[in-house]
Amino acid sequence: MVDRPEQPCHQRIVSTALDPDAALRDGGQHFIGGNRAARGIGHLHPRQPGHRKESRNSHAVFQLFHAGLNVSSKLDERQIGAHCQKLRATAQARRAHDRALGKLGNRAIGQADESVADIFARQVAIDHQPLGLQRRHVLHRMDRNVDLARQKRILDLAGEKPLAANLFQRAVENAVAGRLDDDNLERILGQTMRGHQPVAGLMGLSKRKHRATRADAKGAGGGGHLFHAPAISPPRALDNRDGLAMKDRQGDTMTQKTILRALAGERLPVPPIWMMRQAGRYLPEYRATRAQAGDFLSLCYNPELAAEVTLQPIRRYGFDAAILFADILLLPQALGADVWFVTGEGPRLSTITEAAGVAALKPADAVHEKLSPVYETLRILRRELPSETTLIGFAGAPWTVATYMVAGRGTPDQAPAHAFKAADRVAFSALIDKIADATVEYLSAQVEAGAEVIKLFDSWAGSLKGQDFDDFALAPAKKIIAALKARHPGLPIIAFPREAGPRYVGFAKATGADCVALDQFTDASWAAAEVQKDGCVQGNLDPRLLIEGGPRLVSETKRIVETFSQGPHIFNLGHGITPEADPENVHRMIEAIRG
Ligand SMILES: O=C(O)CCc1c2[nH]c(c1CC(=O)O)Cc1[nH]c(c(CC(=O)O)c1CCC(=O)O)Cc1[nH]c(c(CC(=O)O)c1CCC(=O)O)Cc1[nH]c(c(CCC(=O)O)c1CC(=O)O)C2
Repeated sequence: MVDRPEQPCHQRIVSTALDPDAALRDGGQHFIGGNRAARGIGHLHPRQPGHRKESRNSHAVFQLFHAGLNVSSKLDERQIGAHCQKLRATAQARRAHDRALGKLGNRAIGQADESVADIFARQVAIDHQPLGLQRRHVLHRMDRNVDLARQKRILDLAGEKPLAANLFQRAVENAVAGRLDDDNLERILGQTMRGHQPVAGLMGLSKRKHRATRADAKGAGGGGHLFHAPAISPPRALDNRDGLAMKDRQGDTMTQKTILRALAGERLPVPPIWMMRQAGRYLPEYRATRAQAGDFLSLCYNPELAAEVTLQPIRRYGFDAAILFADILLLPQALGADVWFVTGEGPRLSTITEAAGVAALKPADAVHEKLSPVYETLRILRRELPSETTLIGFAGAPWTVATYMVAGRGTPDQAPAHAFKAADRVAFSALIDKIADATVEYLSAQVEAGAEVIKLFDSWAGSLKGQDFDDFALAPAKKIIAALKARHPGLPIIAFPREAGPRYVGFAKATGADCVALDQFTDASWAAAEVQKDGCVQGNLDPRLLIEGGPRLVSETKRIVETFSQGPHIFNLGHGITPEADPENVHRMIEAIRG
């Protein structure tokens, strides 16, 4: 049997929530040189045995599906029947999901060993308790422990067959997480289950209940049922979302993804919502996961945990888009720079101040070696995200990335980069070109891994004036966008030339971007007239209002929605949400938008 680790888990979570920065205190500086990070990743992501044998396994799925019905039905009667009545309707929907998955899993193991079924019984019993934020995290961890034990036991018992069960279970999880209705679910699973019993009845979920599952997940503030199965790619036939996205891009299917509709120029009655830095330090669940990872860069390079933190704000708030959890400073590291973070101070990098430093950087297409865990994060997210949630990939724009590579840190006025530019414009241009080429490689691979939209962050564009703005903000953005759209026709791209002021006008047209993100210093009425006339705009709410809260948060939110209501608009902040923001204020902001 498996030990129940509630107590230690609970203690760990509570202490992390109370002391958000504990994780970074021990050690202070976290130097992640190339090899060290790579070793960590290797350790965290063992390959699954037999992962190439999916087709053989699909036959085993059929056999497993028929087996062990007795165990699962007994469990349902014994563990679920007495409790179900007391639960909220939304919680019931979630349990239906769990129950169905439990059945499938039990079928995989029931005949082989009933003691493993007891693990399921405990899992079901655990699930039938009131939900709450802290408890949900604890349960999530317990689920994972139980699942790990279950998976190991299953592997011991039946070799490769359980892998098939796992694949099938993941397919069902995906479908439920995607809140497809029963018809869709049946269609997807029918591809694997042809000739076998209908799945919709087994799942027992109506459209309404799928929606309720979401409400429950939101209320629970976390938890979810992710990563129960190891990170194995599902058979392509089971993943309908790729097909959907392809159709979206080609424009021949009406998409349910509101972000994609807004980016295509549609004016929506309620703007879709997401927030820059929506996965981050203001959320207790983020701080807990970062503590688990050890430090920030280890979190970025751990696909399972990076996907987990990306999903946290989706569960908590039901945003319309998820943005990949990563950082703009991963690219310099992939190009050969040393990058580390100093607690309380921010990023540090080795510096480049002359032509020789530029020449020493790795070739653009060498970046994949270091960045492949980021692509894996996207693949996980594409499987796990609800079907209506758009997945956004991102990178820093060349000028912004260069400011860090030259100065070796964040700077208030980007003076070192300006000095390099003034001293040797040719060498500085070569640096910008190198970053631009590498960015195309990086973002293109992100799209191939599942990103549906790309955002280019030029956070320090505002410090470029005149010809410098043309050469180092506008031209590189245009080059990157053209290259990406050539490789991925129809790919929507959001450009963020932060604090560009009057240079926001015409920026989308000149670069080929589908949307420009507006900082909080841009006047909304002016932008509605001068910028939104060219297409979708995003952003503008001052992130400080999410610290302040109160009536001004509500009135400013409504004012922005109203001001941009005559054209395509995605609601967002003017810059990233800050660590001091109150998570409750995010709910208030969303309520002010959605009503
Ligand atoms: O200029 C500086 O001093 C360095 C700023 C800094 C960067 N990464 C960083 C830090 C330290 C910190 O935020 O405290 C380090 C960094 N990056 C990130 C986090 C998480 C958080 O903010 O709490 C953090 C803090 C790390 C931690 O201690 O846990 C994650 C990040 N960076 C970024 C993004 C993309 C986004 O904004 O949505 C995202 C992912 C957000 C998500 O998945 O929800 C992008 C990023 N990173 C960075 C920049 C440059 C501009 C800026 O934010 O000041 C930008 C672009 C921008 O936001 O405008 C550089």
